[in-house]
Amino acid sequence: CFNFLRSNSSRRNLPPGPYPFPIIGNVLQLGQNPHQSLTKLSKTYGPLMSLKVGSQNVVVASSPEMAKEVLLKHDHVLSGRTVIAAAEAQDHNISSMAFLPVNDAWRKLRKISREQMFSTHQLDISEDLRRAKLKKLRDYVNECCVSGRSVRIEQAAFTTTLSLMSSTLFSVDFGNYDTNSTQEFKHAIQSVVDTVSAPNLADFFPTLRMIDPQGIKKRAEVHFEKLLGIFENIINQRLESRKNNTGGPKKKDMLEALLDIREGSDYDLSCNDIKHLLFDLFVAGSDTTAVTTEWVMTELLLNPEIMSNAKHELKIVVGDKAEVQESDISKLPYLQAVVKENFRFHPTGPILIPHKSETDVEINGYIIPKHTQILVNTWAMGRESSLWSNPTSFEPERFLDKIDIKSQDYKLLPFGSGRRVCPGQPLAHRMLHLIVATLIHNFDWQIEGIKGKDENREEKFGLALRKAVPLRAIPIKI
Ligand code: HEM
Repeated sequence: CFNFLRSNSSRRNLPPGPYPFPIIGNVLQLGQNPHQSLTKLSKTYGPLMSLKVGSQNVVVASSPEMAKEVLLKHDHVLSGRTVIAAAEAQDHNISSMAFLPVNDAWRKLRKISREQMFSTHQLDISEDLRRAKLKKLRDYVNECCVSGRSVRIEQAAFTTTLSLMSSTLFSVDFGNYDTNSTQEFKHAIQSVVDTVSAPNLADFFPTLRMIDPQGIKKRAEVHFEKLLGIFENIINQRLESRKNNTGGPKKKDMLEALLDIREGSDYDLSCNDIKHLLFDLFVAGSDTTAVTTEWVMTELLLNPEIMSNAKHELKIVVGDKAEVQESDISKLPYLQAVVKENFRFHPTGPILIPHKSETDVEINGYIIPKHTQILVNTWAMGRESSLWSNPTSFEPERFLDKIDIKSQDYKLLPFGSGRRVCPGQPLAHRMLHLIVATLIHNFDWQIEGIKGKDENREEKFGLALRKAVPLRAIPIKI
């Protein structure tokens, strides 16, 4: 009957959705895992559904057809971003690729990252910077074998990702497994990720923005300042060594490319832009890659036959060498299928990063008003039985024929699509496959603690979708 109350005239022909309570709207229906609650609601209200979270209009697309409407047909007006309160710390939103609206400043950053940072050419020339870092991961797991310690996979993957990213971006290794030397950086990134992920009432009740009732903005100021300060030091040191020619041969990393651009005449790129860009890349890239690695390893450990197939493929392609190279990845279709199946089943960004409508838009006869938050529920799509056979079963084989992740049918969108598609995808692709391949090619693994599939698949919603219970596994040297 609540649905009946929601007449078209009172709600300006919005897509259907649950009745919003005064002031709080549908907040109570979202629960701890909003992607799951939204999936259930979409079974009642359909693939284009509207809700109210506090005073914020929210529209959710939950089918490939609706995702295509949002990310292709109306992408030009649905690619805005709502700036959360935390993102205003240190004026980050003014320079941030992730929070800028689609404007010239955002286009410049996207173009630079596409052409100068994540192009195949740039990634190929920085491959050497990443190679040695995988050896450190092998050494660390070896030590755990010797001492009989289990490995907390997400932590090891996070450290490795930081190490790979910091080497690729500015030739500094910020990933050490046991020492304290890089803890400051790790801690700074983790604190920013946690602050940005924390649900903030002030984001849904604008009147609370000034009050900051949970103190999230205040904490964000501290953590953002710390991390931006680390990047500022790195940039200043590099500028100094470029000026005095004290840095040895020209570096092959991305900071060097960015500083070349800054000195050239093609773009207007300041050190402040570079600092905020590095910030976004680390915050968006490190946790996502680590969490995805943990899910992939979980599924491999829960499915011994799939683990055995993946190891067999590595044995054939890599042989007895310990080192898996980036050029091997294209020869590992089964491992790639495992990663894709993982993205279907455990999408790292289950509702992408929320988009915002810049004008009123009509979709399927419904009106989406200006400044509505738009979510694409990729989690719902990955588990939809009309799209996938046995959707709750982990079956990489379904991806063996179709290798392309950017499928035109919008069924699998782990990195989004359209203007806001993840710019770091080419680096993420290399890092993910390299870390998982290194872990399973060199070691056998035994899951520690809970062993059941259901418990191991429990989720915790955040900036990236984590495992509710972290995966610990005991390595055995092959
Ligand atoms: C497994 C790893 C990763 C996954 C699953 C992932 C996924 C995503 C998704 C779903 C989005 C939002 C797309 C949208 O709003 O429609 C996104 C945005 C973004 N990602 Fe990634 N990402 C990953 C790794 C990375 C890496 C390694 C980097 C950088 C080195 C990166 C940088 C970014 C940035 C800067 C944005 C915001 C772009 C914008 O708003 O214009 N990501 N990513």
